[in-house]
Amino acid sequence: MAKTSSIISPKRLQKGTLGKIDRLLGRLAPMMTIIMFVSTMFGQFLLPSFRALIRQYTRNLIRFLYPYIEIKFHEFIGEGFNLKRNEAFAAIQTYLSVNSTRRAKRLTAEVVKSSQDPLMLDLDDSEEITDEFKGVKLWWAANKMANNQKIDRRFYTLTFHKRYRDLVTASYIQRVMEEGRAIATRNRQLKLFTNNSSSGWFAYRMKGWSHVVFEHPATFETLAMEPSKKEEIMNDLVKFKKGKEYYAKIGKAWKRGYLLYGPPGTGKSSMIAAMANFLNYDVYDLELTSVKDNTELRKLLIETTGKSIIVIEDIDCSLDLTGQRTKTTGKVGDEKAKQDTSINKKDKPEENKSSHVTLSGLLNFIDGLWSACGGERIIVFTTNFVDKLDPALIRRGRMDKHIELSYCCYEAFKVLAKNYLGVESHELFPEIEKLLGETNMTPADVAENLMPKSTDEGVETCLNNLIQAIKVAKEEAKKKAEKEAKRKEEKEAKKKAKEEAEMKAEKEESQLEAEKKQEEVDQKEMKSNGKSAEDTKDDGLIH
Ligand SMILES: Nc1ncnc2c1ncn2[C@@H]1O[C@H](COP(=O)(O)OP(=O)(O)OP(=O)(O)O)[C@@H](O)[C@H]1O
Ligand SMILES: [Mg+2]
Repeated sequence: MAKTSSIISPKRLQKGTLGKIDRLLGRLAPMMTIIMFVSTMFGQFLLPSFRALIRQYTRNLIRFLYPYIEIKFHEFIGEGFNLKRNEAFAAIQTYLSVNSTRRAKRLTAEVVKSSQDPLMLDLDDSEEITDEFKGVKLWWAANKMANNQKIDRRFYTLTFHKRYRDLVTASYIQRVMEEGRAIATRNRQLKLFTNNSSSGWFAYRMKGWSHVVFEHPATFETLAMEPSKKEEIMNDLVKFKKGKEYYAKIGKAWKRGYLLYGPPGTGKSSMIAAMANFLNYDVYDLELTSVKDNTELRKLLIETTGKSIIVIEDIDCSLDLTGQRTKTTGKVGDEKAKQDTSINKKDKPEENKSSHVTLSGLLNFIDGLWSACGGERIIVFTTNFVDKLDPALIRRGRMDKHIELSYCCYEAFKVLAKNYLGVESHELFPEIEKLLGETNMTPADVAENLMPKSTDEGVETCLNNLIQAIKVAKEEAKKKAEKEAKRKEEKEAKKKAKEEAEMKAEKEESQLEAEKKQEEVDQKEMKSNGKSAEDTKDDGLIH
């Protein structure tokens, strides 16, 4: 880190004095301008060769007396519609706000809602501070100039001795940029983007993403799950975040897909929030039912930025995925079949009419374009019914890591007890451990029961509340299982009775058939017997 010269050692004091002399010389700059002006004015009365000589000497004198280089960093670059904020200016501003403002006397302050540095200090106009890098002194000054449109444009001026040109341009500026960006990343406010801001006319006008500040308090520390599983996920995320070079080396887009599945209330959404806070990434909550078609989906994707998590919650409800891919044979015509399958969110029937996002569109979203538009993105799907999803959608490479969030185990309960009640052990814990081993209860339900409902409720009351709730849940589960078993039994019995009745009917029918056949045979026989008797009679008559 480049240090500011806040502690002045004797050696540095000497350097400081030199700096003052340097700066004094800096003040001579306007005088140099006057010398230049005078020499130009009177030069015209001199011989041309003499005039050139004087000019040369003047320049050398100026260079000798003012051996400094100045670099300006403007806040905005470009003009008109192409006007944009200079990234370098922003990085310098952040760097100076943290590293050098301790020495400045005139500052401006801005409140930034962030966990690390809520107050952002900046140099006031015309204020100067010194910085030091590898023993070299540099000066930063904040200035502003009014342009034609009467808009103040700010800029920073970096001044240093020409002797250090290479050091400053090759190392110092790069250092300032990197440090400024790193501080900005650490301090930045996370944003939650959504493509479903509102409905009606406003929504029509507001196509694309809109955002609010993301302030979800969930962290991996507060997330209730097995510690080993939690650690595995955190390690995976860290590896991804630091994997820029690795992904480049293996020729893979810098992205990773996570599938979170499990019953409602087991912490899927909480885990996404914890991931965002852990990685310091923005969240893009993609509501597929609000996306008109694949083209709009692609557009939304291109608008996402790096260092972000793109989330599609309840993917099984967002897209009708049941069996469409498995029906296809890979022929060209099948593509049309895929295209025809439009989204089908159960609870938003009116939106389905205008939404034509298809599975193939979604797959392209994950593989194709997605890979080509910058890195450091995580995509997360959540579902309550993993079996409903098309295998193509969740195969490795698309959804690299499948994470099951399940019912509350004892380890998860301990995290919740610590979060909600501040206790790490209690005499009631063994009973809770036993009960949780026998019953399925979601972390959401456990959390709800652990939460004190009034100021009078202490740890023991809350734990007893939970014990009661688990017992009730256990009883209900038992009743439900019995009911289910009875229903199954009845169904089996009905099925058996039906089968027996069918068999009986079949038997009766075949018996009837046989009897009928026998009757026919008998009748035929009788007929033939009757006919032969008559023939005999006739024969007798003839004779
Ligand atoms: N594993 C968990 N750790 C900590 N808190 C949890 C956990 N699971 C659930 N909770 C609590 O329950 C609430 C609901 O959890 P969450 O919204 O994360 O569940 P979900 O799995 O996303 O449910 P759904 O499938 O209905 O979307 C959270 O606000 C949180 O307080
Ligand atoms: Mg959820």
